[in-house]
Amino acid sequence: MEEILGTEKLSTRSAFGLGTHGIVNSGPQYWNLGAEALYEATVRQGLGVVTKGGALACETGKYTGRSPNDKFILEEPNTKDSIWWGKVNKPVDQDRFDRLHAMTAVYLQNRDLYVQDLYAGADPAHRIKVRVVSESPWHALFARNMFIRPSVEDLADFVPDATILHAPYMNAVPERDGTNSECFVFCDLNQRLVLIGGTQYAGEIKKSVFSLMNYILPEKGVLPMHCSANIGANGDVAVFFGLSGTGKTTLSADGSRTLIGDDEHGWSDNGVFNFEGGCYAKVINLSQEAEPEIFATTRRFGTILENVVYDPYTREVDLFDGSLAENTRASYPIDFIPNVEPTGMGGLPQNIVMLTADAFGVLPPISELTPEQAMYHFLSGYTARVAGTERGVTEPQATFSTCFGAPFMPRHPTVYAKMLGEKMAKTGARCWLVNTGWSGGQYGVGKRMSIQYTRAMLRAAIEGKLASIGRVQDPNFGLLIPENCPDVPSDVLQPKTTWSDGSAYDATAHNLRGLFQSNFKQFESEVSDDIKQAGIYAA
Ligand SMILES: Nc1ncnc2c1ncn2[C@@H]1O[C@H](COP(=O)(O)OP(=O)(O)O)[C@@H](O)[C@H]1O
Ligand SMILES: C=C(OP(=O)(O)O)C(=O)O
Ligand SMILES: [Mn+2]
Repeated sequence: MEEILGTEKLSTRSAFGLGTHGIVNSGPQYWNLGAEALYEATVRQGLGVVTKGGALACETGKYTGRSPNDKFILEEPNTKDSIWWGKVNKPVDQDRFDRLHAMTAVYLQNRDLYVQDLYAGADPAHRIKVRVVSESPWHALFARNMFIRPSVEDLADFVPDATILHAPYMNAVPERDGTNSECFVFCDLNQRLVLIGGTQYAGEIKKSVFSLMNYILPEKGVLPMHCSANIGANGDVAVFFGLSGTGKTTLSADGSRTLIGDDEHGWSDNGVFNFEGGCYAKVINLSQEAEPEIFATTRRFGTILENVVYDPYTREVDLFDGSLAENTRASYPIDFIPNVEPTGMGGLPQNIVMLTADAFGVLPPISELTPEQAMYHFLSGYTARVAGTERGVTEPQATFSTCFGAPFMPRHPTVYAKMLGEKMAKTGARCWLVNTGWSGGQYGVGKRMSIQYTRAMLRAAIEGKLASIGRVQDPNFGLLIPENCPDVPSDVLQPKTTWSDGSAYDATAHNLRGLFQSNFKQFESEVSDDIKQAGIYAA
């Protein structure tokens, strides 16, 4: 067996080798290489190019986003009764899992393998050691960017708690392997082994570790959250829940606050901590003016640009070109953002923000939630997508994804909701619902909320400037809308006044209210009447 080590200092290779993961007869192994060496391997293999400013541009082919239908969780005695089985968490039996594990291990033998030993969890009390074994050098760099890099000393005796076997170029055969397609994400939550194949979309790696944390932490009294988090000048912590595309990454990178993390956090009795050591920003149509911190990362050595188009001669990147994907991304170590909390930890949150991108243009841009409303909206997990990118398709589609992250939440949603309710009651955190979606009409008529106004509303809420301002109650959802807000025109605050046709607004709002009600039926037997009634309101 040939062993190729990285640079002198980073070459530390644990004694705990790949044989323990079932990979025998292995070929060259590259352990814990840094960005320079991983760039070189990527370029040498024709898997990426260096763009102007230094970022590494890579394409993912067919899969440019996650593939939820291909994800399965091992059903065995430990998980049998602790998982919320259904359309989201689908079971795979031990036999099928073991066979695909063996197939993946065989596939990986004799190939160049890039191994990264990393941490998930900034808080040493709650972290897990994660090993990512990939056949692809740029995916190894992705893992290195996204997770927390241990010190060289800590690598010496690194024995992983969790392992990802990553085979993006291996295509499964559904009839033979028991997968849904050529793509697979198989998770054994107890042995903490994840098999990923058939997709090159890098986000699967970080989100499968998130799923592991979401399974492990509730039993330790820690609430795992699909949220970003940052800290104000006087130490106050805010967390921002939200589904993909609602603004977690964008809004948490705010020059006036210190970033903790952009996507995955835990809430323990001591405070909030990041699971990751990097960010994964959507960069389609990114404006340098509205998002200067994130824009700067796209012209810099160490950043991976996924499915971003560039000029083959000048290597200038074009963030406005969506021809490879709408979901173009930049992955970078968190310290590429200027104002970052180096420990990845903060105190107990004083403000909880729930982000939604309402393409119906119905929900107010900001409103305060009572504790019962907070539970209702957390369990609902509402956002809306715009129906594809085809011309002429203008009807928004409501999406309800419980806990603002159903694809990553193995346990029953009430497990997470109950913890959130208890933690909020204990700390007295305020809760806000923020619509970063449409205003002045639904998608196709109105337009997306300006980032500048959303930031101004958040700043006012978090700094306590809305506390003494009167509220108007929304007639459909009972939301408490501030009458005015510093740096925001008052007519923006009341969604109905932004529409030219008031009766069209009423009809659209009534329709959305109905969608909330029918979605919530699944939780009615699990919650109190107060919560059940909190999301709807008949004026
Ligand atoms: N008012 C707004 N607030 C937040 N993001 C907005 C707003 N208007 C447009 N956007 C765009 O929406 C996207 C939000 O994506 P992102 O922050 O990556 O979401 P998430 O991290 O929750 O998946 C970005 O492309 C951002 O530029
Ligand atoms: C990386 C992802 O998350 P988000 O869009 O929430 O940043 C994803 O859903 O693949
Ligand atoms: Mn994000």
